[in-house]
Amino acid sequence: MLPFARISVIGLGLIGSSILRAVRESMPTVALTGHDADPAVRARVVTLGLADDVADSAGAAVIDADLVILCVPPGAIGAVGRAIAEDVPADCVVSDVGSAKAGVLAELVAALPGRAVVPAHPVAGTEHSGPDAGFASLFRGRWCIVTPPAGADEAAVARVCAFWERLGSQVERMDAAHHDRVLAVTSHLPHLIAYTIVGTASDLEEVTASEVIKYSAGGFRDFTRIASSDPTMWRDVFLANRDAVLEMLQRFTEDLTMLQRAIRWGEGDTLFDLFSRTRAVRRSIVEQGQDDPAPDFGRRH
Ligand SMILES: NC(=O)c1ccc[n+]([C@@H]2O[C@H](COP(=O)([O-])OP(=O)(O)OC[C@H]3O[C@@H](n4cnc5c(N)ncnc54)[C@H](O)[C@@H]3O)[C@@H](O)[C@H]2O)c1
Ligand SMILES: O=C(O)C(=O)C[C@]1(C(=O)O)C=C[C@@H](O)C=C1
Repeated sequence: MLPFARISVIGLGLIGSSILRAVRESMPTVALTGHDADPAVRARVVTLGLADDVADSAGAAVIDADLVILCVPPGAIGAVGRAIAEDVPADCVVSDVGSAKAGVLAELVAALPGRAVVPAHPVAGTEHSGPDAGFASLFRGRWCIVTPPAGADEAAVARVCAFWERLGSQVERMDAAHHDRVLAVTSHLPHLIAYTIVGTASDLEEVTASEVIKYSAGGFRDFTRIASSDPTMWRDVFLANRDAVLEMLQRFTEDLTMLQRAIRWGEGDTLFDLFSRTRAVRRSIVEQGQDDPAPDFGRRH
C-alpha cells in the first residue's frame, strides 16, 4: 500500500521538483499538486509536466493533500507553515526538507497545532537550483534523516519513512538538535570553508582572476563547485543552525591554529600524522561505498 495518495509540494526548485519526478516514477498513481511563490517557476513546472496541478497559492495547493512537503529555503519554512495552517486537512501529515532542523521544527509545530509534523532531510543535493536542475534519481542510495518532535504520531512517522524508502533513500531517525550538530560538521562547515577559500582567492590582489580560472583544475575546482551553491539557501542554513555551526567552527579554528603552528615550527610528524588519519577516513568512506553511491545517475556538474 502506498504511504500517501495526494501529495502537495510547496517550493518547486531542485529538491521539490526532484521529489515530483521521483514520485511520478516510483508511485505513478499518486496525485501531485505543487506551488511556488515565483510565477516563472510555476509556469516552468507546468511546461515540464511535473505535477497534476500547480496552484497559485500555498493554501489552495494543500487543500486535498494527505502529505504536504515544504521545499522552500529554511528561512521561509515557518512562514509557509503559518500560511497553510487554515487549509491543511486535519489528517494531513506536514513535512519539510530543510537542511537545518531544530529551529524549523519548533516553528512548524507552533504554526500547525494538532497536526502531524514530521520533518525530514534528504542528505542529497547539488550546487544547482530551480526546477530544471531536479532529477528523479537524486535520492536513490542516499540517506534521509527524519527528525520528528517528541511525542510525534508514530503512524505518521512510519508513513514518512516509508515514503522516503520508496524514493530509494536509506532512512535514519534522529533528534533534531543532534541532526543539526552532525550536519554542522559534515555539510555546513565544509560549505563555509569552500565559500571562504574561494572568496579569499578572489580577493588576493597579486593573483589575477584569470589565474584563478586557469589554474583551478585541481582541489580548488572542487571548492568552487561547492561555493557556487545557492546563496539564499546557505544564508538561511547558517542563520538557522547558528549555535552548532559556531561550536564546530570554534573546534575547526583551534585545529587550524595547531596546523599553522606545526607548519611554522617545521613539525613534519604532526602534519604527516594528520594527513595519514584523514586519508584513512576517505578510504573507509570509499570502502563503505558512500563516496558516490549512485554514480550512474549522480550529480550534474
Ligand atoms: N540544494 C541542496 O543540495 C539541498 C539538499 C537537501 C535539502 N535542501 C533543502 O531543500 C530546500 C529547498 O532547496 P532547493 O535546493 O530546492 O532550493 P531552490 O532554490 O532550488 O528552490 C526553492 C524554491 O522555493 C521557492 N520559494 C521560496 N520562498 C517561497 C515561499 N515563501 N513560498 C513558496 N515558494 C517559495 C523559490 O521560488 C524556489 O523555486 C531548502 O530548505 C534546503 O535547505 C537542499
Ligand atoms: O553535493 C552537494 O552539492 C551538496 O552540497 C549536498 C548537501 C551536502 O552538503 O552534502 C548540501 C546540503 C544538503 O542539506 C544536503 C546535501
